[in-house]
Amino acid sequence: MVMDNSFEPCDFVLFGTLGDLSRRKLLPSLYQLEKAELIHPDTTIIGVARQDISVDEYREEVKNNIEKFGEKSVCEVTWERLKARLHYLCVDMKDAESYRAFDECVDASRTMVCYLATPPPIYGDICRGLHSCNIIDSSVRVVLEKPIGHDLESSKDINDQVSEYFKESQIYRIDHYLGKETVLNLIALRFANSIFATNWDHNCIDHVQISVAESVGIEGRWGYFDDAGQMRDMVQNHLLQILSLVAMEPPATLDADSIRDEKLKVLKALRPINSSNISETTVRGQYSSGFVKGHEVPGYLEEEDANTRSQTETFVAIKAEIDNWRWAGVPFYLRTGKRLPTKVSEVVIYFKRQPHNLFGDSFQNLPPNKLVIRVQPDEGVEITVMNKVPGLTSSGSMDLQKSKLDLSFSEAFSQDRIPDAYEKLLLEVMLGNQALFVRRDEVEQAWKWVDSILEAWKHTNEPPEPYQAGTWGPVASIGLLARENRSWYESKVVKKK
Ligand SMILES: NC(=O)C1=CN([C@@H]2O[C@H](COP(=O)(O)OP(=O)(O)OC[C@H]3O[C@@H](n4cnc5c(N)ncnc54)[C@H](OP(=O)(O)O)[C@@H]3O)[C@@H](O)[C@H]2O)C=CC1
Ligand SMILES: O=C1O[C@H](COP(=O)(O)O)[C@@H](O)[C@H](O)[C@H]1O
Repeated sequence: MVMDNSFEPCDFVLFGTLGDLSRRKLLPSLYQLEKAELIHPDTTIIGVARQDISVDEYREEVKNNIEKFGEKSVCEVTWERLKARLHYLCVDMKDAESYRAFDECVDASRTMVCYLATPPPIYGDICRGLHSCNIIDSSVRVVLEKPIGHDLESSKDINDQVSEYFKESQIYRIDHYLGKETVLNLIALRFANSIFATNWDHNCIDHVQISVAESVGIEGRWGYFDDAGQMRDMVQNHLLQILSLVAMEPPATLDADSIRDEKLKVLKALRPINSSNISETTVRGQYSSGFVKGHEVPGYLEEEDANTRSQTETFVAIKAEIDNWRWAGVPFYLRTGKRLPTKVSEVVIYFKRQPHNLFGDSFQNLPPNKLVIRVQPDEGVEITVMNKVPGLTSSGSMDLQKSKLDLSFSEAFSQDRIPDAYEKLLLEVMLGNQALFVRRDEVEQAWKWVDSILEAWKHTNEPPEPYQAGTWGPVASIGLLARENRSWYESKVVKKK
């Protein structure tokens, strides 16, 4: 038993429990937490959705989903414990009357966690519904899924509706990248190692690359994706959160607001991108048909339900600059796209070259050191360093070779599996720790920066550049770095999906 004294029982209410996110991620994550005995024995889980099904049918659904998307052979002891916690309520979330159903299954004396795995436009309805039957008090927590809005204005609108009923200290905005072990490790790596803490600025770092490549297309989510595009789907949230953690100043403590204050300062210092600099700082692309991992795949405009004239971007590359003391003159290159050759997310820190070369003409171009943080897959950290090749030479000169200090999490730590991001985040919300959740001002600052880019793209009136599925994006994205004598880090193409 790994239970902590601060871990109290709660009523965990999963709105949208029969939806895609719940099925694929949230229910299998709850199962894993159950297996690790990280859910308080007295906690209940209440699934809420529109379908009129019995609690037994719901339990059956949950088990099927765990087997399909989580663990193929479910541990029966774990399942029996989880099953006993599961309840189901059929609620039309837009109808305040139907919230009366909660009266019977929620214990007002306990903490209630409301996870809104529903379309964001109904967040306000849910809050109003809960309020109408007097469920909300200061102990209730509400978890909001992304995207919070489509732009700054709609994001403010959603946040305003939720904050009519909940204080900021009760609101947990999910960015699941903040639950990934390797993203969390950025904080440990930077602030628990003096070698990095003292070399983390424009004096030592030449530039930073953040790549989040996906091999999947839009996976039947045309309606959502075509309205969003890769900029809103991935950059506004995941990439800017990673960038903030890489670039932030040391927080005073690890409490939620200390970390979030520092991340916000980074977002505020991002140099605006608008019509005056859009063409030299951004590239956007859209995939055409091609081959990914040996399989033929359709182009974006040939996907199911596609609008064949869509100009939505499925690839984005950006040269971002942070106008502050630490990062002056250090570009942060961001790149993300669908239907790239492999699924891989990496942060690569390129250190500056040596000021002087001791090793003669044959080593004129001593490569700079690189720190590669492998966010996923093959989670780990590697540093490239130059070494002397052991051995004797007749000239007495030194032979140098580039090698890697490679820390692979799966080899270094004796854990049989790395927890999924949602497991970590569900646990944190049950514990009441907001550090890994995004504060309203961060979301809005990120929208401000992103909106300006989207607006500038609209004005250029140019379509996204095509790239063949299975390649690393439009040729122009190579040019974005090449014109500054740099190139993208070459990720390994991993065979499994
Ligand atoms: N799916 C994913 O991979 C990701 C999703 N998200 C976010 O998570 C949230 C949920 O997404 P997803 O699971 O894909 O969406 P789905 O549409 O698959 O599921 C939404 C759920 O909400 C229910 N619902 C919608 N309207 C009502 C209503 N008026 N009353 C009762 N139930 C209602 C649906 O019920 P019914 O089945 O009856 O329609 C369904 O159970 C969204 O905010 C999305 O942006 C974020 C990241 C990734
Ligand atoms: O939020 C989202 O993230 C996924 C990628 O997440 P990952 O954990 O698999 O890297 C992305 O495919 C999806 O479009 C987006 O909404």
